[in-house]
Amino acid sequence: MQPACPRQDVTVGILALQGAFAEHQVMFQKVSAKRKVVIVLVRTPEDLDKCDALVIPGGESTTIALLARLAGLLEPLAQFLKTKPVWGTCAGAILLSSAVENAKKGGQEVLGGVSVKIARNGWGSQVESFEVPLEVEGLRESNRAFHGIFIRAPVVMDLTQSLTEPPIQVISRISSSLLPASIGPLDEDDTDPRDPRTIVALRQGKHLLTTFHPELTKDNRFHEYFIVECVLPTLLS
Ligand SMILES: NC(=O)CC[C@H](N)C(=O)O
Repeated sequence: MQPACPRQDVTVGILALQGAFAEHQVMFQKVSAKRKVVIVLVRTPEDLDKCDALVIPGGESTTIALLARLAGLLEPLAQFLKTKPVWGTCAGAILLSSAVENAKKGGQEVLGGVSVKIARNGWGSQVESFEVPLEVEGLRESNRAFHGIFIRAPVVMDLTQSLTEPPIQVISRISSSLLPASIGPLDEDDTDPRDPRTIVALRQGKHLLTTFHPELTKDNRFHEYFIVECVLPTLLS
């Protein structure tokens, strides 16, 4: 009998219905990990079947959800995230959450992979988009700030995890003193560092959620983090 051949690569899908999927693809091409990263642009359930992990990009969460429904992907996506790692960025973070505030009329479909309640456009409209340096726990060279780009970004309103779920691990908070004048401070005395609205990156088990856009920078440390910290450990477990 032939000995089992160890797998040499890891297949990461990027949901490619709308939004910044091409930018994620470019970033993954520059990641160096122990395994080769193969990218699949996911538009059908058959594409999703090939993947070990998935990224849901930024864009417009209602449009992505609608196109996913039309493509017959909503149910396969909900099944996928029960066993495989998913990273949601911005609109993708909304889709990955379990509840949404400020949803569009008619409601908002979510996949419920991460136990947070999130508010769409929680920092304001397009003109209130902003960029700030972020400290992120666990990134390579973590003492070098990561450039956080927030475009009509969602805001974490509440952590809703139950005792039976993997714990939520906050890996980055925005310092409210850095928020643009049009937005900050978060509260009158601006003192509660545990205010959930300061959370901009978190993990729950194998899943990763960022409310900003790492794929719009030239810094691929978040893409590397997803592969090394979320995808490879899940594949090897
Ligand atoms: N940059 C983004 O992904 C914006 C997200 C958008 N506000 C939404 O609700 O989907």
